[in-house]
Amino acid sequence: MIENNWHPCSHSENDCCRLCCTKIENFNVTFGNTQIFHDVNLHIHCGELTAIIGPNGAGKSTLLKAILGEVKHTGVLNYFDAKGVHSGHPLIGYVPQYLNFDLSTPTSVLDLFTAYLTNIPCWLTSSKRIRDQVCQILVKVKAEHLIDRRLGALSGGELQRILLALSLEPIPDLLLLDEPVSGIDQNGLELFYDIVSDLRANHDLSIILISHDLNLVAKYADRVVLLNGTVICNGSPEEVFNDVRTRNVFGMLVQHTMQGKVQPDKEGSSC
Ligand SMILES: Nc1ncnc2c1ncn2[C@@H]1O[C@H](COP(=O)(O)OP(=O)(O)OP(=O)(O)O)[C@@H](O)[C@H]1O
Repeated sequence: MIENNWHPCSHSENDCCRLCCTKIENFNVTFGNTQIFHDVNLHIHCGELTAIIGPNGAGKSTLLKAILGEVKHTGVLNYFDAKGVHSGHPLIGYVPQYLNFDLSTPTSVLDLFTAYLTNIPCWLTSSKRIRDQVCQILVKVKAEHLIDRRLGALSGGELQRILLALSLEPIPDLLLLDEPVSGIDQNGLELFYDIVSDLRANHDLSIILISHDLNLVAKYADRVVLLNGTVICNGSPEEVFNDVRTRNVFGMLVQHTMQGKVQPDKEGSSC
């Protein structure tokens, strides 16, 4: 169990770092005089889904933006490839929490991908080759039936899957997913988690997912990080949800989440 510091890849028998990994070292973000988070150290393993949980305003989205380099921060992001040779910065895919666009835009899903994949203005082309290519991409996120849908007519869950598909072209080393706080129904959420889970199994990429649904985190995540101004605790879902500090933040929610799995309170025992 790790307390706001990481352990190096040990390559032991039980090491869950399979081919490559990403290390976030001493990340700090301050806006004006306000420190958003400090001393964040995380070791993200490939082939694993790491869920970040925490209360509103804990700094979760800001951490993803810092990893992306979108907000000013201190600290270092290191990516290590399969051979353990330092290979610099990872290729990052990102699905944001919100996307602001004109809901009345006539732009379709196919237009969006055509603009992304080619240099040809999307209103000039209706190539079967591109359509087939986009269809194949959309199959990965169970959204091939949405190819001609206007972006503004997509539901929250559908838009999230389209953005996920975009973030997978090409398959990144590190996938950052910032789950919307609202606007996606339970079925949509479960479908999204199923797809992300398959990605983890079929591609050797590391996934960091900000989640507000503790039940889905308990079901799908390999590791959980409780963030609240810094890493409060970090470990398996059971370890983190059994920690009294997680219960202090989420209260009864955690008890419902881990019903049947929760052990008696052990302060600081697991995180
Ligand atoms: N550009 C900014 N300038 C100043 N303060 C900011 C900026 N962006 C975020 N903040 C503040 O940083 C804090 C952390 O915000 P952040 O969005 O990272 O939280 P979060 O944990 O993702 O919250 P939520 O669960 O509500 O999405 C908040 O208090 C927010 O108001």
